[in-house]
Amino acid sequence: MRPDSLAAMDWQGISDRLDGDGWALLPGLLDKAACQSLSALYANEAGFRSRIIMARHGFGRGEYRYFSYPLPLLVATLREKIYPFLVPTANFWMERMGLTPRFPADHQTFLARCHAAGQVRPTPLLLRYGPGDYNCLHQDLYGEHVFPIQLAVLLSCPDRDFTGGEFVLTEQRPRMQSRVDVVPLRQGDGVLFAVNQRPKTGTRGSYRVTLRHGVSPVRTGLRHTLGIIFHDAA
Ligand SMILES: O=C(O)CCC(=O)C(=O)O
Ligand SMILES: [Fe+2]
Repeated sequence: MRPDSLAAMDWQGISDRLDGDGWALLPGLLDKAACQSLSALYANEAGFRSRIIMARHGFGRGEYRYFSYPLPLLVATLREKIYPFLVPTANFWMERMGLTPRFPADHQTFLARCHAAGQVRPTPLLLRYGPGDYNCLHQDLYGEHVFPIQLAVLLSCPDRDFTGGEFVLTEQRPRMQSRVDVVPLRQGDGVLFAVNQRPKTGTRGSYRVTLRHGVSPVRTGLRHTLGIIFHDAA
């Protein structure tokens, strides 16, 4: 990622997609070399605070590791530099949902708020899925302080490195059945999506929908993802 490439993205278009669909693509966020070097970190013990075997917790099948602080430079940069572009949408969503939290313009100030409330553990993570592995629908809530949008970046190349393993989002509407969306990701693409609830405009004003995300079973190969959650964990 070049330092100027984030500023050059169409943030108005991205906010429009987030408002309309609850998710938005960041095409080509990372180049192939960055994807490969991040994926390669997974094999090391160093640099991570914990390793989760998903089947042990009923989360699905596969595993992930949470980074420890200090985060790798690229991960820290993505987290800090993308956050400010999301704040207007995050605050607009809170306002439209009649919720009180308002998010400060810079990520450091928001993290200080998390840390003061005991949410001190870093949440960025690497995930690894092999054949038969999947990620059950879930929400990454780790305490009272929740930034309402998160980012995932597909580090592996579909069809070359793995088959299956689609990123899916469900949207639950009040008193109605859930709707599902499959996000078409290529290697290096990011997807921004709602962590929990978001406002949706209907014929009689705004209402709240609840989102969950997950990954369908990987059929063949290995699939790696980088997850960036903007709040820290209790
Ligand atoms: O592997 C994926 O695409 C989903 C990762 C995930 O659950 C996350 O980043 O929070
Ligand atoms: Fe997740």
